[in-house]
Amino acid sequence: MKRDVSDNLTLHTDDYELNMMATYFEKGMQQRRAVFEVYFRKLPFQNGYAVFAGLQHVIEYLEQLHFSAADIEYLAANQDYSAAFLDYLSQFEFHGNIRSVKEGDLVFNNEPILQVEGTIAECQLIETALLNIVNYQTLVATKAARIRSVAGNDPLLEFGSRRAQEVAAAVWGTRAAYIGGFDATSNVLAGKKFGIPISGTHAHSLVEAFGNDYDAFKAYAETHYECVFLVDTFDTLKSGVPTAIRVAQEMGNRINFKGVRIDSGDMAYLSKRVREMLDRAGFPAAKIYASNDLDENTISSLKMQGAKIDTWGVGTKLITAFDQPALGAVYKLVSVENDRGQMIDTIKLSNNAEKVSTPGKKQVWRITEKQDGKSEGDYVALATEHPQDADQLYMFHPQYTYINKTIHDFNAEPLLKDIFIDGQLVYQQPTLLEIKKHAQRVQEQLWPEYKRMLNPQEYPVDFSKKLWDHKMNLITEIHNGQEHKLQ
Ligand SMILES: Nc1ncnc2c1ncn2[C@@H]1O[C@H](COP(=O)(O)OP(=O)(O)OP(=O)(O)O)[C@@H](O)[C@H]1O
Ligand SMILES: O=P(O)(O)OC[C@H]1O[C@H](OP(=O)(O)OP(=O)(O)O)[C@H](O)[C@@H]1O
Ligand SMILES: O=C(O)c1cccnc1
Repeated sequence: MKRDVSDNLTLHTDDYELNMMATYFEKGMQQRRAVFEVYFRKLPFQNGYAVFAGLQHVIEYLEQLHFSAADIEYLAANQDYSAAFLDYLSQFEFHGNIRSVKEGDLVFNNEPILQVEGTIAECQLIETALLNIVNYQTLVATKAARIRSVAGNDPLLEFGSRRAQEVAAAVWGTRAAYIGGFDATSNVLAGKKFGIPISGTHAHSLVEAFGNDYDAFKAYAETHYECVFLVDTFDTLKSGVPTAIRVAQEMGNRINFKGVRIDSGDMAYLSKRVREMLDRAGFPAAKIYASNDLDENTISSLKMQGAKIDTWGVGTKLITAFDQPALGAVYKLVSVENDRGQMIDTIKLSNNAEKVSTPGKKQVWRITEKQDGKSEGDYVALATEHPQDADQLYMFHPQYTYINKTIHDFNAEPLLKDIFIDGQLVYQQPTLLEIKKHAQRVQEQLWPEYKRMLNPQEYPVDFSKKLWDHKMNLITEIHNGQEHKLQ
């Protein structure tokens, strides 16, 4: 029996998942095997890649999955479920298989990034939470990677908690931002929970509370060794910076005068003037921190203007994935057992070609050139195929099949790794720092054409011939009126 802890997220599911479970149960189908896959159709922020994040939370979620007595009581009072189904739920445990790409891996549209195989009932229950977690964290990790790509090696601080969509988003979003390339966070809980370095300056309220820059900076300096003074409360150049310098001089080596933070105004102009003032006063090592609605566009523009900013604090636009608040990953049934115990691959048709799902349990292979390790593209194949054993690989675009190539001398790495087998966690989780370094390393393996901020080249996500034929055959069968009868 699992612990009934307050962070039990088992009811964090859509009502319709439980309703479908009830139907499977009442029809005696709840034990049928099924395979679902998670994928998204469009890369976020018009970026050339996405950075996968969320697996750690998925693991934590699955490890606590069970219906508590209070959950069952709630469902009994609010749903039309039979006593037998409620009893089944009270005994429920996750015994399925999860395969997933690793956190920090680069992922692309229209390829499975997470796969769930188990009874149809358990697969259905976890759809909502899995999508919720992976959609958000992958989005934030990708946004962070975009910001990192323009920031060069400058320190990036995550400042978004106050603007995040609630507590869990702030905490897990911070972790995703760290994976994507941020160095530290202002969120102390995220620091404690995940071991992310924490960092903090002070707010305008401190200056307002003391009534003037001097008294505030002096009081701060008398109570802290590490000092970054916020200089824009009244007048950055006339009061804030001269006062920061005065306090730093007065305190001498009783403090480490790390620098000043600018939070408003024309930050290109101000940072240049502030740099001159700090240098002239004998503080060339003092850094200039900037914050105020920053993102990859403003940072890149400020750098182009020659702004003398050393450290960037980024909040709202990162943690809320401001310019694209949803990734749109979906969870689709690709195979299900029929009443004779055979797995039948399934497809969802649509008039919109992009929305037609791809049948069958699959594996994604990252194809890299043996010589330089650079990515050639991803190769989506049926799970039964072994492209790593082939001498050459024919790769073609699944929609525009005339775009194709045959490659030799390649390495093929399976991206979907075993995480849970029969409900048991088998994955050795890397540390967060290892995940972050992995994300950095795999980005280095990507050709710059796929990484540019504006109009990146489309990364090839190709299908194996077998998979493509399988999809086409199923579409033809359905068009000919031969939908599968599973009963
Ligand atoms: N030189 C610059 N080039 C491009 N963008 C800049 C530059 N300086 C500041 N910005 C950005 O322009 C926006 C200006 O913000 P805003 O209109 O709120 O003005 P502000 O000076 O910060 O005033 P407030 O006191 O209301 O914060 C912010 O997103 C900021 O990061
Ligand atoms: O702009 P963001 O990217 O979201 O970064 C976080 C913002 O949060 C703080 O402002 P806020 O006005 O909340 O408080 P303050 O009084 O300390 O400026 C800080 O000064 C940043 O401007
Ligand atoms: O430490 C800071 O400067 C900070 C923290 C949160 C939000 N804005 C700024």
